[in-house]
Amino acid sequence: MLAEEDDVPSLIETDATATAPEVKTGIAAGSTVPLTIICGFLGAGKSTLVKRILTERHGYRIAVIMNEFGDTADIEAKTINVSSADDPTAQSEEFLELANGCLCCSIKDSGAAAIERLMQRKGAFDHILLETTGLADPGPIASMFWQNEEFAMGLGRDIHLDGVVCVVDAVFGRKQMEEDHAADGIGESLRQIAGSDVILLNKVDIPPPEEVEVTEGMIRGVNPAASIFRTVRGQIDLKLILGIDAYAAKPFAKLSEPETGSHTCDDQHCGHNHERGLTHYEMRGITSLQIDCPTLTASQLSRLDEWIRTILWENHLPEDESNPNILEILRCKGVFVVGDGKLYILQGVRNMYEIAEVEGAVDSATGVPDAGKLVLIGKGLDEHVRRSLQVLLE
Ligand SMILES: Nc1nc2c(ncn2[C@@H]2O[C@H](COP(=O)(O)OP(=O)(O)OP(=O)(O)O)[C@@H](O)[C@H]2O)c(=O)[nH]1
Repeated sequence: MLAEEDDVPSLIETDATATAPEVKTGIAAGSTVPLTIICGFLGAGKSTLVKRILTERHGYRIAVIMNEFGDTADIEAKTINVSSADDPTAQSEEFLELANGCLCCSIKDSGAAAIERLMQRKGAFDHILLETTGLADPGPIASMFWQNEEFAMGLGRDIHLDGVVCVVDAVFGRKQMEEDHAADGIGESLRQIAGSDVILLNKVDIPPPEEVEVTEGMIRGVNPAASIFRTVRGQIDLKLILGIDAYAAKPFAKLSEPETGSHTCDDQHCGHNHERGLTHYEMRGITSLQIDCPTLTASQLSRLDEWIRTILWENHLPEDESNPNILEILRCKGVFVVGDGKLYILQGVRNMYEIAEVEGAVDSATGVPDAGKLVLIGKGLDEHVRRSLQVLLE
């Protein structure tokens, strides 16, 4: 949660008239290098995924930043010495250059310094992967690389945030989610799922398919906006996790439709609204809410923008000032249709967000919906929140 003394972050002006970036399917050449954050529970399979990426002959030059080489130490590699007498901080990093052209960097302190050093080798790689520790909350890490002034003036000239990938253990993931707890209500494993754009449900070779189904249903409940793929030992087409441009103003492939019909779930943990499908979910302090939005007028979009700003920056509903800090939004995502078919995309990570127009995107072939949808993931997201937005848009 934002500390009360935190300044309201300054947003970068979005040029709503800018041409929408092309929808990319895989790593593509661009002026800035994409950065992907890999998070996931302890032992879920992050290193296995990274090791696969570092050893496979995929043709991409990928730089991987990790806290320690760990399992990848046995990879055939030559060490690059980057230490410099002028810069003692360089001593804390080690680089390995791998046979397939990938570059591996071990860091012991802040990721930003290592990335700056990597950028001195700009042009030497196509993508940066940042592997976090098993207990890391990806939200603050992602917000270091997105929509803040410091980033835009510095590293943002060279890199852009491509997406957050979370590896979830198909064997223990369900238990980890059910037992997750933290002083402020939302534990790390749920924060990881909430803050991700792609979720790999890994080790699906071990549990029976029904269990995998239940775990996947829980993940979808917590984060209805993420793509979920089942994997064994991190085997996945890299195009599905790298070069996804999750933070660009482009139409999403889809926001998951509410589940309808019967499914097995444990009522103790289930917050599904079975009557109307899975549009509200609650588990161990984390809530997610999907709200359908009608086609909006320009003034409704502006009111919606203000409403979002209030809940993200002031942590309460606009009409509920007497109840500060009742909401905590970890992630929000939305697609809004305005007037005669203009499409706007909302992306938010913690208290930073942008609403940007996608030009020429309202095209049924790209799967753009007739009406809009807002997905909020965080704390305190109950039916009052849905009602507040509905009243605003009436
Ligand atoms: N059966 C099976 N085992 C797997 C799979 N993926 C990873 N493992 C094994 O699970 C163990 C943990 O995998 P890691 O890749 O080290 O997990 P991690 O998330 O990096 O772990 P930490 O760094 O401790 O957080 C290792 O013994 C892997 O070989 C899988 O899909 N199926």
